[in-house]
Amino acid sequence: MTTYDVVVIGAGPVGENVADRVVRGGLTAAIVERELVGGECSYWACMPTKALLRSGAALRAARRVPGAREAVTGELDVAAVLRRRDSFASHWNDEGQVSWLESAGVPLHRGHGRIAGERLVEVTAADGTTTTLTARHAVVVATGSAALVPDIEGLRDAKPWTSRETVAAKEVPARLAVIGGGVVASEMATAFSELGSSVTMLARDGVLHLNEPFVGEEVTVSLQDKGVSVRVGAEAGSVKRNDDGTVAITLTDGEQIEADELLVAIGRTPNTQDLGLENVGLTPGSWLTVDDTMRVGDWLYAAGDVNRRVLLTHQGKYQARVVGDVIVARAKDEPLDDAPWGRHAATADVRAVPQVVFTDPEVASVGLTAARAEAAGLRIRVVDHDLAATAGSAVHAEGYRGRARMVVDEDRKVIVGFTLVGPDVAEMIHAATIAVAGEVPIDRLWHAVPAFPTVSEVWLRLLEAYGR
Ligand SMILES: Cc1cc2nc3c(=O)[nH]c(=O)nc-3n(C[C@H](O)[C@H](O)[C@H](O)COP(=O)(O)OP(=O)(O)OC[C@H]3O[C@@H](n4cnc5c(N)ncnc54)[C@H](O)[C@@H]3O)c2cc1C
Ligand SMILES: NC(=O)c1ccc[n+]([C@@H]2O[C@H](COP(=O)([O-])OP(=O)(O)OC[C@H]3O[C@@H](n4cnc5c(N)ncnc54)[C@H](O)[C@@H]3O)[C@@H](O)[C@H]2O)c1
Repeated sequence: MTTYDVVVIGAGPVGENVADRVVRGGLTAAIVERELVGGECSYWACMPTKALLRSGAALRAARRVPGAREAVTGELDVAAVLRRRDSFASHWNDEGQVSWLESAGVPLHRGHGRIAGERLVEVTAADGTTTTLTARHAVVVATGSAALVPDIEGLRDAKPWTSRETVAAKEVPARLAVIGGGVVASEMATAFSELGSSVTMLARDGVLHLNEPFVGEEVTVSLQDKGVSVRVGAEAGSVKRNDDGTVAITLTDGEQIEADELLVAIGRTPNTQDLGLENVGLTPGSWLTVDDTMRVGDWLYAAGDVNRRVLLTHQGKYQARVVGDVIVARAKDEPLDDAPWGRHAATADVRAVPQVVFTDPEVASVGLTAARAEAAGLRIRVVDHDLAATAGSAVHAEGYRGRARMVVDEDRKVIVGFTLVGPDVAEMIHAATIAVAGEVPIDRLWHAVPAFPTVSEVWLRLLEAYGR
């Protein structure tokens, strides 16, 4: 038996941050990891995907500026891109992150963690030996999520790629088919078409359809310009891996599509299947529902993808800071500041989540879309502006194309949503995140003057269109 104040199951970005936070708060914590310390984000998601996309983005950026364009005469060096991806995935070796855990004072228990009872976690190591960890105060589940593979006839037998195989691909397939039109599908269609694949995207529900409608329009046009066949409304009915290794996809309308590999990117499923949830009255395989302090029940908490609030690393790490502080406060019998926007409440999860989709053009958004604000019953005003109509964008690139939307809550005169789509808008979103999370009154935003000539001058244009 080994006893700690807190036991964290899962050493992805979220679990690591929970453990660090509670140790900084003066408690002891251990972490349990069955695979690589660093989780999905480090080895099969955020970091390697952005490395796969960045070289193409840099090449595009140079090609859009006369003078630089003439200096760029070749194509992407695919082998060099894949090598850079390998290094951003730390060659799938977690030594660096294990040393970080050591420096943070967090003991690592390698193995599969299961909740064995109240405040008890059983860890089964690769050699089959088990250790039982006892938590004095809390167990935090941070086991993340895995790709969801739908029940399409023949699909599992055809051994499709999920995001993992795609992100870690050793070679670029000549023809890549993609089921899905969301974030993974759009980013990987961008990356692989730029790396030389002929990509067909089966976007049953549209491209990035949960964003403002103009986002999908802009990204679709650009994917098509890269030669991607974007099939909105198309649905796979059955899939077969042929003897020659190719994949045949039959659509529900009977059409056949051939590809060398098939990526399935239709969302995620929680890693709670074999977690011992049944031992504490919960259902194996379910998402773990939490309150704003990340609490599932008395001593059990869940943070990151596994609670389904927001499936993004930065937001999971925000939850980790919140839950770490909550556990420390409760352990010390200190009062909780868990009112909205309090230290112990993850309010931004519902009000101010930023996201960047690294497609071409980039998509950067925060807070509510107009549709979601209306569905939430807010009285809103929507203000749109052409991002190309600023001096900054004209200088930035020839033929700059982009859009901006600001969603204003008319009763409170604050921005509740902001979306940008255009080249290199990723770094612009934090200004909007501050405006939304800070609930900065529109009147005061007139005093936040964007520098000339930057693309950020769109803020001024949006305010002018809104009126004073
Ligand atoms: C292709 C792709 C690209 C993405 N790009 C971005 C991006 O650019 N930006 C962004 O913000 N988000 C991105 N995401 C989302 C991001 O990867 C997740 O939100 C993030 O990894 C969640 O972190 P987590 O710690 O909750 O879970 P994970 O990173 O999934 O980590 C969970 C850990 O728990 C371990 N584990 C699970 N069960 C057990 C068990 N029973 N016992 C022991 N260990 C266990 C797992 O092995 C894993 O290491 C992307 C996702 C994908 C799929
Ligand atoms: N840059 C980033 O921030 C980034 C990048 C990649 C992934 N992620 C995160 O990872 C998570 C997973 O991404 P994802 O793209 O797998 O999910 P997603 O939820 O973004 O998109 C899933 C898509 O699949 C479609 N779909 C659902 N069921 C389907 C079916 N049976 N057949 C065909 N289409 C179907 C949906 O309509 C949707 O368009 C997301 O929540 C995302 O936030 C983030």
